Amino acid sequence: MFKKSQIETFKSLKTPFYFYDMDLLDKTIEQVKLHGQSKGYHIHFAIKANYNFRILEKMLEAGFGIDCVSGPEIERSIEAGFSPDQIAFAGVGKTDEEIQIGLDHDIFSFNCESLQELEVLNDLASQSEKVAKVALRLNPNVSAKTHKYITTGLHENKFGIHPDRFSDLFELLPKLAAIKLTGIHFHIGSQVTDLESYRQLCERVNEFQNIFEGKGYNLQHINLGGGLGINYKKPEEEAMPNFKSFFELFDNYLDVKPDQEVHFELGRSIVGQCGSLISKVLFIKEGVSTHFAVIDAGMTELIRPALYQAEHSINILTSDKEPITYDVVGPICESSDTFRRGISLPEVQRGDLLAIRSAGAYGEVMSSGFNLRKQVKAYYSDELVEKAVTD
Ligand SMILES: Cc1ncc(COP(=O)(O)O)c(C=O)c1O
Ligand SMILES: N[C@@H](CCCC[NH3+])C(=O)O
Repeated sequence: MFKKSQIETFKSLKTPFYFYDMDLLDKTIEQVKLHGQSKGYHIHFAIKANYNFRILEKMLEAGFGIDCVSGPEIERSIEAGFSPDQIAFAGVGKTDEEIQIGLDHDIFSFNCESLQELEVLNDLASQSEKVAKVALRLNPNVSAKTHKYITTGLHENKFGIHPDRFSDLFELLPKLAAIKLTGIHFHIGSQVTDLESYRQLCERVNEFQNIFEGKGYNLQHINLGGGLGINYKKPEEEAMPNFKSFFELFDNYLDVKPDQEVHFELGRSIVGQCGSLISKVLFIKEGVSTHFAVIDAGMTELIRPALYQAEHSINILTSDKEPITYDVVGPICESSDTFRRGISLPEVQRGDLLAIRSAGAYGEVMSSGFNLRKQVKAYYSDELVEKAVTD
């Protein structure tokens, strides 16, 4: 994954920092185009996964749209060059100001999550003398079989409109003159690795479509959200998810009406594997039953292990000594600031560099200033001046 010349350059950079492999990103995007876009599917990049302009530039070049969950994400997408008619805006808690940003830009779709939100959107749209295009986010009660914190499609989750509300919904919709229903939207969760969940989703979407058709609504689009997972355990062996089988599943099981568009909102599956967090060993500390490798990156730079017990693969970049067992921990004053426990790694010493892999999605963007930590820098493989290697 890392060239010797890149590692030489890393030695001269202040750690920790994020590093993005732009070749891998290009190759991943090519796969999405080959297996998804070529079937006529519309792809939106979920900007929440990574909002760096260099990353967004690649999505724009690929012809992808954007999926946003806040007003600032809409503004950033527009700043990055996306056209408002490529922007979908989801979220259970859109503020009036954020809705107004979407209205001012005439975005592709407000993905509305409740009846009350529809009423507020209708009021704001009519005050602005606009008609808002709406996709209703529906709750399909399908398990994504993922961590409970990133499961979004079950009835117990806060997301989407529950089918129990459909009769009220069908009464309300005709009264909302400033709203045009253009689609239905779903998102069952993130880091989904069992495609069976998507097959179940297709079944539910087909049922919901029939209900809407029965009420006289011809939906211009269906948005199936994102969620496709990546291989955190073995990023070298599976540098890209299997987009072919992902898109083929929808091809096989989703009923698409004539002229209907199908949209996806992919985040992690596109950018997850191309990013690494590069960090330096500060201290080796002998614990009662373990060796602690204390590194200079912490949960402030990558919160996923602390928040979701996520295990990211770690590569030691500057040692090929015999492996020993470590707990790899950060400097933050929280015991959850632990990247890996009981992991076998080549023996390291103060100053050795390591890469925490698969950190391109929900890594840098979830950084925090806890302990007054500073935001770290990002470097991109195609901009990095690689040092000559003298061996
Ligand atoms: C509505 C919506 N769409 C798309 C995504 C992107 O998900 P992922 O990065 O798992 O593809 C998310 C995040 O889970 C989301 O909430
Ligand atoms: N932040 C989560 C994903 C949540 C996706 C947004 N709904 C993660 O790091 O895995």
